[in-house]
Amino acid sequence: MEMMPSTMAEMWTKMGSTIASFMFIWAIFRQYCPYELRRYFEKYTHTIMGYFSPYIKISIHEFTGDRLKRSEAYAAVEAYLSANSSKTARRLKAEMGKDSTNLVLSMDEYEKVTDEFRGAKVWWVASKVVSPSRPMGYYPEQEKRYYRLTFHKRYREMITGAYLEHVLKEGKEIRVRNRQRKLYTNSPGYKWPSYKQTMWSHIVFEHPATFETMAMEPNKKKEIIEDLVTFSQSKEFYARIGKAWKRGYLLHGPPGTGKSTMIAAMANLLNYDVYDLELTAVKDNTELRKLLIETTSKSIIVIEDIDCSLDLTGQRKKKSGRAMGEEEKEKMEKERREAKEESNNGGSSKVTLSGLLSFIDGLWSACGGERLIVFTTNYVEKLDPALIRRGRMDKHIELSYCSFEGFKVLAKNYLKLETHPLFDTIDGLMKEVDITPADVAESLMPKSPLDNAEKCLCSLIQALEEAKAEAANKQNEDDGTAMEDAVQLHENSASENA
Ligand SMILES: Nc1ncnc2c1ncn2[C@@H]1O[C@H](COP(=O)(O)OP(=O)(O)OP(=O)(O)O)[C@@H](O)[C@H]1O
Ligand SMILES: [Mg+2]
Repeated sequence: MEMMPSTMAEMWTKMGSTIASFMFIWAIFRQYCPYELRRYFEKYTHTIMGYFSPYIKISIHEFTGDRLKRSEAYAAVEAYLSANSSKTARRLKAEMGKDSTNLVLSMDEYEKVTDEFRGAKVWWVASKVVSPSRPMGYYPEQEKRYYRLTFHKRYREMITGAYLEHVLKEGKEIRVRNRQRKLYTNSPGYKWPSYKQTMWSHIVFEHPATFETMAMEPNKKKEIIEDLVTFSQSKEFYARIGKAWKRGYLLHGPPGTGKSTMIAAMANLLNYDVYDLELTAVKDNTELRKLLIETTSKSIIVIEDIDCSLDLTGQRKKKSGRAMGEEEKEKMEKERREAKEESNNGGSSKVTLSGLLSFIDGLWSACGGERLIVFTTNYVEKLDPALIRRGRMDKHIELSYCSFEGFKVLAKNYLKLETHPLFDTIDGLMKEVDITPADVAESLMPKSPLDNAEKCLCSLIQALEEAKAEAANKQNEDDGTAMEDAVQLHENSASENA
């Protein structure tokens, strides 16, 4: 029997008002129902629906467990979906891509996209759970983001096996391709709030240094490059011998000889991120462990001026030039001792050498992934032998004063000169006096738009001659002091004899 139009209209109105009332009640429930009760209700709704639904759901959360580390699976899915969803998703979010030249589109929150794999259709949703703020409003709401994959149960085996493997593999490859490398720091003085998900702050890493532009012996340079490249290609080797895929470098040498520049060149060569770990800003070993666990694979962890940091006094020792006098050295040594005592007596920083060593040895073995750890120091002789023994620091690299070969690299970079009549004079002077690559670079830098290459070379010659005169003066002074001491000694022994 056909339904009367008025009856049908009535039915539609009834249905509409029922749905509206239900939605209204649901909205009120969500708004005013306590969070725990709501979660409880949702849990059972999902369980009941699970019995009837032919679909399977898999969630991939951004942070798992104790929220120490961002899930690599989440990051890979994010990359995979960014690459595959931007053509189909309706709501996208845009972020600056690699080298800040393009925008990378990815699916926005609560957006749903479909994907197909060997004839099976799957759905992905980007979602989040918001946990309520804690009492007294100390901590803001925490958002836990996740991706949910939905598919029909008849594809269970294929999706949980081959499809997820395909997503992770492709996602990881995309991440490596699109990687915008970062320079991370644990800034001193910055108190990270406990709700913040990471203790590192970062900027885009755009240091231009390369091994090509570095002034050093060509053979040494080649050896270091080969060592680094071999390391980065040795995943299977490290797995086979049962060692963590990590390598320690100790860069030592006077200030201005290119230690920090070499770290940037290493990062550029291998395409790694850089974590600049400021030990003096780390409160204790627990915080150190958290920081190190958070570091990602394909990264260089740098601890600069380890001799200063490891006193862990909370303040760095002042940097000194190569002409530092004995008196100054002694003063510094005294300050160091005092600060160390203070720190032993309950000073603010409680990071210990043994803590650091145990992390280096043990931690990365558990973390996996390729990591370099680089220590730098101006005073290698002052380091605790336990810290630099082979195995911990696999390679010791000495960066020293500029050689003539090094100067030629700088002349080519700075002045585009391969040869010049003044080169011989410079070669002669460089054999007589020590000059750091930083000082050579400074002299070769044009100081005004009118400065030509010859002017810059003359400025370097002048700097070398000044350094030579200074060294000669110092030598005379030292000879004079030695003579005075000898005379004094002689007089003393003469008076004793008398
Ligand atoms: N070997 C080098 N090749 C090319 N440039 C160099 C080299 N050494 C130093 N420089 C130049 O000198 C500047 C200072 O060098 P860098 O900061 O790398 O020295 P450092 O050894 O880290 O010194 P410090 O011990 O004071 O930290 C750099 O910006 C770079 O331009
Ligand atoms: Mg440095």
